Amino acid sequence: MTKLLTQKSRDILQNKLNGKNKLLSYTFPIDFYDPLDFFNYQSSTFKGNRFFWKSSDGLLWTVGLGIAASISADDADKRFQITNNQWNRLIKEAEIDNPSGVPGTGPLLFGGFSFDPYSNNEMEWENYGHSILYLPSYMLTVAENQYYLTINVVSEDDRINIDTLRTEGNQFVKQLRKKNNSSSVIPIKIKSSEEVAPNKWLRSVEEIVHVLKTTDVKKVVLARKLLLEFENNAQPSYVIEQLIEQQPTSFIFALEVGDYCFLGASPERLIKKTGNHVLSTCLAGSIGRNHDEQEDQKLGETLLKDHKNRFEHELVVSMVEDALKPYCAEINIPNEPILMKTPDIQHLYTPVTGKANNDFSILNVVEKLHPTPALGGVPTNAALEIIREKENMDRGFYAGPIGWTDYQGNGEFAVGIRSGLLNGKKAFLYAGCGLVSDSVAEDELKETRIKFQPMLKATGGESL
Ligand SMILES: C=C(O[C@@H]1C=C(C(=O)O)C=C[C@H]1O)C(=O)O
Ligand SMILES: [Mg+2]
Repeated sequence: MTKLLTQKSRDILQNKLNGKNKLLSYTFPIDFYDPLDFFNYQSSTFKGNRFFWKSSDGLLWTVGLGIAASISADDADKRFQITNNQWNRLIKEAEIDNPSGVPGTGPLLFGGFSFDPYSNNEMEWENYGHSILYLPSYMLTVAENQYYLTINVVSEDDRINIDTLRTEGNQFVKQLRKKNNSSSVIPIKIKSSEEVAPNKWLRSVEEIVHVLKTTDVKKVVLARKLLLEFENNAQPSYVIEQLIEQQPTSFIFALEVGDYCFLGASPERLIKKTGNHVLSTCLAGSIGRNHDEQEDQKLGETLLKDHKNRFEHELVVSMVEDALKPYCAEINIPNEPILMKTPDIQHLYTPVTGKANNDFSILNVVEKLHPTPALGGVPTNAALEIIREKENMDRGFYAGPIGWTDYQGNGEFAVGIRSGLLNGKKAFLYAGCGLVSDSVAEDELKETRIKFQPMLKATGGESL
């Protein structure tokens, strides 16, 4: 492996974006390779610089190892534009060899954005800042059951060309095919779990409900966190494996930055763009599941008819419609929500489809959508002020946009919920819920307990 391709320092790579550096990218089909084994490949080399993504429909998996370039905006306020500009500059001059042209192959940026650009980063989120996206050195893409490997290099060394990458690619695949080169996955042993200040949270809910009853503010999403301690160091690959198995209909994502890994199983798409096809998801309003099929159906019917939940949901639909309209030549939104069921919870769900117009750029649209009232509230800014005042924590990337965009402008972002941040023998899990004027504090606490479940189960924790 050439030294250039294993360059790990993020800062140096960040600077690379400013000089005469050029992106070279080569993509070729390979035979079956398990995405999780790929994530684990040579973990001593790549740990800290990896990402994992499985779309909710299971049709697209992308796994990145190493960093050819990373983009993290220093001006939080302009993070979407900065990311977009740097990315466009990089791909404009790039030399790309990708005969397949399949969405999700070739040069691709994967990463996320913090929920609130104005929050002060608490220690655990320092590495992430307010935005961080990777262009990986090596990337596996599984698209509709075809396997592709992409190699990216950003360099000003003009001795490197696509042929160099071809040779590198052949060598890399040979190494991949050797037995026992992905480290074994060790289960997590949980030691303790602690809900952080649940009583204070309940009081905050009551205070916010009072505001919702007496002012024009209609909805505020309030979150809380749970602290886990483990007997051993938690491996992201173990948690990813559990999530894939336990949450088959959700987006599975992981974004590793140094010793930290933000990961989860989100049921909620923010935006997807394939060619000019646009897909968005309105998801808000929740109720539990029941093992008995009839009881479960009754719960679903109760949710569909419930005024409080319908209102929570309606606010999301109308904001998403307003945000997408300027970017879509056509937009289709059903009048009534349907149910989306995951193993632990059921939600009110309105799928949104549309046709992108020429102004549609996925990062710009992410900026316009985030935060939807599913994670922030209505009106957005008033809700954000209340969250800053009452939540008493830094959400970091929880509830922020997480996903990818490729050099052809395709991409998909989910919101980073049902998620947590792993760090050695510790983890922080996050869950929130939409408060409206007729919210009942205890019920909302129970709703967040259900929302902790996917990550708790995946980390070996017990039900709350
Ligand atoms: C905020 C979360 O979930 C959101 C809140 C929901 C609700 O309050 O009904 C439902 C789905 C999500 O949009 C979370 O899971 O942490
Ligand atoms: Mg709710």
